[in-house]
Amino acid sequence: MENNAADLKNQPFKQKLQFALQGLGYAFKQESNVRRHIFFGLTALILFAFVQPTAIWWALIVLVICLIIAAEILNSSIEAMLDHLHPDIHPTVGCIKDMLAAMVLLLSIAAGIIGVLALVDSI
Ligand SMILES: Nc1ncnc2c1ncn2[C@@H]1O[C@H](COP(=O)(O)OP(=O)(O)OP(=O)(O)O)[C@@H](O)[C@H]1O
Repeated sequence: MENNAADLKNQPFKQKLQFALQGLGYAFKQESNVRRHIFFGLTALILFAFVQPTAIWWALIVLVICLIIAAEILNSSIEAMLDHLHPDIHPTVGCIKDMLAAMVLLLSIAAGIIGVLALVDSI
C-alpha cells in the first residue's frame, strides 16, 4: 500500500485509463452541473443528427461540447480542492470560484454561437 502520492505516478496506460474513467464517473455522480452539460450535449448531438451539418461543423460541435464538459469537470475539481483545503468563507476563494464559473460561461456562449451558426448554415 502506497503512503506517498508520488508513488502513484507513472502507472501503466491501462491503469491510467481506469483512473480517468473513474474520474468521469465521480464527476457524473457528484456534480449536477456535469450531468446537465452532458444532457444538453447529447440533446444537441441528436438535434444535429437530423440537420446533418458538414464534417467541419460536426468537428466544431463535438469539440465545443467536450470542452464545456471538461471545463465543468475542471471547475468542480478546483472547487472541491479549495473546499477541502480551505472550508471557510474567504474573498479569494470566492473570486477563484467566480472566475471558474466565468470559464464555463464563456465556453457556453461560444457553444451557443457555434450551434446557431451550424444550424443556419445547414438548414
Ligand atoms: N469559500 C467561499 N468563500 C467565499 N465565497 C464563496 C465560497 N464558496 C462559494 N462562494 C461564492 O458562492 C458562489 C457559488 O459557490 P460554488 O461555486 O461553490 O457553488 P456551486 O453551485 O457548486 O457552483 P458551480 O455551479 O460553479 O459548481 C461562488 O461563485 C462564490 O462567489
